[in-house]
Amino acid sequence: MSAHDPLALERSHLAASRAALRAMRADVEALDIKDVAANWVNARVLERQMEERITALADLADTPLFFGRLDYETHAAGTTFHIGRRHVHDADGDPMVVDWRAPVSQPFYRASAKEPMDVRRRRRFGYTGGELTAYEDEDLTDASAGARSSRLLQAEIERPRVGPMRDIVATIQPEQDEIVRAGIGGTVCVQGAPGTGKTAVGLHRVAYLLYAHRERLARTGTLVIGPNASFLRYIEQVLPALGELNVAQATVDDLVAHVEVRGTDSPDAARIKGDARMAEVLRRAVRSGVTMPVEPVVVVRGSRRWRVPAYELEEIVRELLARDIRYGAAREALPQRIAHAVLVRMEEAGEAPDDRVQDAVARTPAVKAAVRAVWPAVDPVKLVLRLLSDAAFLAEHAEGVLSAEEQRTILWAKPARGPKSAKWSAADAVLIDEAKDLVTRTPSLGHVVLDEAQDLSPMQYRAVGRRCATGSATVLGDIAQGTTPWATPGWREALAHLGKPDAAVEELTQGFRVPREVIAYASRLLPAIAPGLAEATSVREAAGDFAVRPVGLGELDAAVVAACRAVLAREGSVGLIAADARIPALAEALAEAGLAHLAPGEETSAAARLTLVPASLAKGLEYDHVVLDEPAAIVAGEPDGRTGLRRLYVALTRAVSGLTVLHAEPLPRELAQASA
Ligand SMILES: Nc1ncnc2c1ncn2[C@@H]1O[C@H](COP(=O)(O)OP(=O)(O)OP(=O)(O)O)[C@@H](O)[C@H]1O
Repeated sequence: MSAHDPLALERSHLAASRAALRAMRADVEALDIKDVAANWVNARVLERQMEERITALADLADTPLFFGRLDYETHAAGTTFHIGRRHVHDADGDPMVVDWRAPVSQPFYRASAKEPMDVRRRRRFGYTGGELTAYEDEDLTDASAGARSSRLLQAEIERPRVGPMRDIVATIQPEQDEIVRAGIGGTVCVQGAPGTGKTAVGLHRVAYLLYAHRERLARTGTLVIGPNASFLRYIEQVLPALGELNVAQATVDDLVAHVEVRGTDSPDAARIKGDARMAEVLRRAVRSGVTMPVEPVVVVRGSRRWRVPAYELEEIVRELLARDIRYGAAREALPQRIAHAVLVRMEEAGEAPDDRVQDAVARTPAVKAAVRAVWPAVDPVKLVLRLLSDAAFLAEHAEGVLSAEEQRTILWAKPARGPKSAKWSAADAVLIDEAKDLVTRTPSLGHVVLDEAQDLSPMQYRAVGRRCATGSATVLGDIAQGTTPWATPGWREALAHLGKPDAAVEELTQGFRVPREVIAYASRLLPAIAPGLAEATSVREAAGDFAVRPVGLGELDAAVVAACRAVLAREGSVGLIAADARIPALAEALAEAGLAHLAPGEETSAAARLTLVPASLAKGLEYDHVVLDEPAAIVAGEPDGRTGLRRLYVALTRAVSGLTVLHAEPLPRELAQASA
């Protein structure tokens, strides 16, 4: 190859960039912190920061250091920038690779011949196992040229899946990039059909925000909320691969884990407990202990007695009740207010008390006793326990808010003896979280990404909303995939519960996962499960491998095992999705056939590629080939028909390249026939 061969030049730039990255890492490793860290605590903090920096500077063998290049027209006199996952500079500090999140990288995702953004040429690179093997150029100077589809882009989208979710930095699409780079100030809500990249976009958005607002978010924190632990395991490597190691992940249940959850609610009870009206019931209940003082407070200091009459105490209490502060904060303020009233009297009597006197008065037994009597401490757990156990107490605070029938539905059949023995449900834990927040304000993070948001109850939205009250959120979801009895009917309503009513709602419709034929098949369910939602398109060009096979009664397990074996002969991950109730039988059938299988979220590898997925855990996951067991059983596994069909829709849309549906029972009517 000649020295002017572009591929050879790019390879040598790659080698030089790698060397530069090694040098950057060596520099950090060589730093001696003993001289700069003033004390032990500082030294520990610094050490951790350095370890993280060293990890972030690792050159990962299988992730290319750069995946693109921009040749600018006029910017810095036609400069060329290589775009990669992290910034790399040479010994003089000049950039060898610029971070994909930097402003100069943005045209890589957005520029077009119509709007070249000062870019002359966009180059994409193709890699094979860490080796730079191909490149593809796009000339953006000719506005009349139509947009060409990129072979490398297509290859990246259609690459077989193994292992956990990957980042998409090399191929973020323009409409996705707009969401990724939206300002930190506003909350963005994304409605998107299965596989349109909502999760990917949410994770890249966190990475982008951390780059653009590093200090602010390091102080306030970021959090990604997902539907369950296996989903969180599936996505947990995306941000570290992008160099971001400090983003917390949790489920909503994790956020509100104030009690041990051992009970379940009937769908009706759960729906009422998740209803936003419960917030009003709780607010009343928390404040119900406040009683108007009937006795004066008499404080004895030295030889003198100071008396604050009941009517004046009442004024103080009323004023605190009217203020928009937490119950606990008001309770803490009350002794000082009473002490202040005492001080005013001292001053009137010619004394000159200072702040210390006020503090001392606030701590006198008389003041403390008055506070206990008029503004008692509230234990949120005990309060919720009482609401759910004590019909009269609930009735008192739910009056005009919940009907008598609704009150009966949420009351425990057997009142709990105490917080430890109570069979708390997930919805109860959310009520406790609300009550806690009424007493003491929940701290807010800087940014929260909420995935699969359609499944949250209004009370859960409120719980998440508290955690980003002074920050912003990215809300991701698909109304058609809502499978809880309280699934959100619309984003405006959900955003209002979240406390972000003005958030922008965007829609993604380009599907990157599901083959055309498969998405068309699954979309037959849309009129029944989410009328009005548009069917997703599919950007995948490779024809999917799709079959629906009826089998004889009693032959289903064997047919399913055979189908798994057949698809395992090919490349990529395999997911066997079935109704939760079918899982034990299928696990046994697989074991008998000598087919090892994993649980969802467990990492697939070249050796272990088959995952047995209960339909209730399929959300958000994807497999190259999906074998779908008995659709009718998946529908029947849910408390109502619509939820059943939505669960089926989720299961049908997990396939990247192939779907085999096997059924012994008739298919659900909505699926059996194409809608008009
Ligand atoms: N721009 C892109 N380039 C390449 N792959 C992409 C792109 N956008 C999304 N993908 C891939 O498409 C698949 C689906 O993405 P993702 O899981 O984020 O979709 P989703 O909208 O969250 O789906 P669901 O509604 O099923 O949860 C993933 O494998 C993701 O990596």
